[in-house]
Amino acid sequence: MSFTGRCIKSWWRSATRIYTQPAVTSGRLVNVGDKSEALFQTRAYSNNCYSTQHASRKLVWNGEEKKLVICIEGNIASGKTTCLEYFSRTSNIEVLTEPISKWRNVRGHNPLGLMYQDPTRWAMTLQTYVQLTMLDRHLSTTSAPVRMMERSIYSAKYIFVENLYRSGKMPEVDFAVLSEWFEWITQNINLPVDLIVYLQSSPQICQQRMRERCREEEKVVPLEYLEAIHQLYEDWLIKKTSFSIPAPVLVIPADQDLKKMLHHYEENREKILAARNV
Ligand SMILES: Nc1ncnc2c1ncn2[C@@H]1O[C@H](COP(=O)(O)OP(=O)(O)O)[C@@H](O)[C@H]1O
Ligand SMILES: Cc1cn([C@H]2C[C@H](O)[C@@H](COP(=O)(O)O)O2)c(=O)[nH]c1=O
Repeated sequence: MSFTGRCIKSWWRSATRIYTQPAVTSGRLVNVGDKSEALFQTRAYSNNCYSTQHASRKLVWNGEEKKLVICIEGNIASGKTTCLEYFSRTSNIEVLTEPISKWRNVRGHNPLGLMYQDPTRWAMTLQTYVQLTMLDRHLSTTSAPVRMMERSIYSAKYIFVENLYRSGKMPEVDFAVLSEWFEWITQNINLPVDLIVYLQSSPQICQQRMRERCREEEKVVPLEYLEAIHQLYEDWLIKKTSFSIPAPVLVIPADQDLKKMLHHYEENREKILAARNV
C-alpha cells in the first residue's frame, strides 16, 4: 500500500475511534456514526471539520457553503499587507494576514530570525512551521463569503523553499522531506483558491520599502535575495514555466505610490470580488 493509502487508512481508523457518537461541530449536529461518512478532526484544529470525499479521497470541508478565496501574492515588502488593509474596510471580506508573529515567536523562539542568521541550519525549522501555519490559515473557518489571505501554502513552497534549496542554503534531505509533506498535504486535503492577485514589483522598490519598514530580522536581506524571489514569482505566475498554478492570476503592477495603488485596487475591485470570471 502506498504511503498515502496507509495514512488515509490510519486517519480513518482514528476518526472512527474518536467519533462513534453524533458530534456537534461548529454549532451543527453532524452524524459521524457511519464509517463511510467518517469525519476527521484534529485536536490542534478542533474548530475545523472535514469529511472524506469518496471520489478523490481528499479531505474537504463538511457541508460548508462555497467561499471565495483570494490569495495576495508578491515579493517581500511589495505591499501585500497594505492591500489587505485596504480591502479589510469592505464588509463581508475576511482578511487573513500572514502569521508572521508566529514565525517570529514560537514558544519564545524566533525561527524567522534564526533562518536569516544561519539558513543551512534553520531553514527547515522555519519552513516546516510556515507550512503548518499556512495550512491552518487555509483551513480556518469563516462566516464571511469572501476571504482574502496573504500568500498561501503554495508560494511558501514554490517560492521560499525552492529558493532556499536552489541557492544551496537548504540541504537536499530537508528539501526532500518538506516536499513529501507538501505533496501529501496538497494531494489529500482540499485547499481551494479562486484567484491569485500578484502584486508585481521590482526588487529595488521592495528593498527600499523593506528598509523603511525596518523589520529587525530582515536587516541582513540583500538585494540578490529579493531578486531571486522575484524571479521565482515571475517564472511561476507570469511565464508559467515552473509549478502548477492553483487559480487564475490577476497581475497588478505595484511599484507606484500608495495613492495610485489604492486607485488600482478600486479599479480592480469588481474583478477581484467576482474572481470566478477572471
Ligand atoms: N505603494 C506604496 N508606496 C510606498 N510605500 C508603500 C507602498 N505600499 C506599502 N508601502 C510601505 O512599504 C512597507 C511594506 O509594505 P507591506 O504592505 O507591509 O508589504 P508586504 O506585506 O508585501 O511585505 C510598509 O512600510 C508600507 O507602509
Ligand atoms: C512565506 C514565507 C515568508 N518568509 C519570510 C520572508 C519575509 O522575511 C517574511 C514575510 O514577510 P512579507 O513582508 O509578508 O513578505 O517571511 C520565509 O522566509 N519563508 C516563507 O515561506
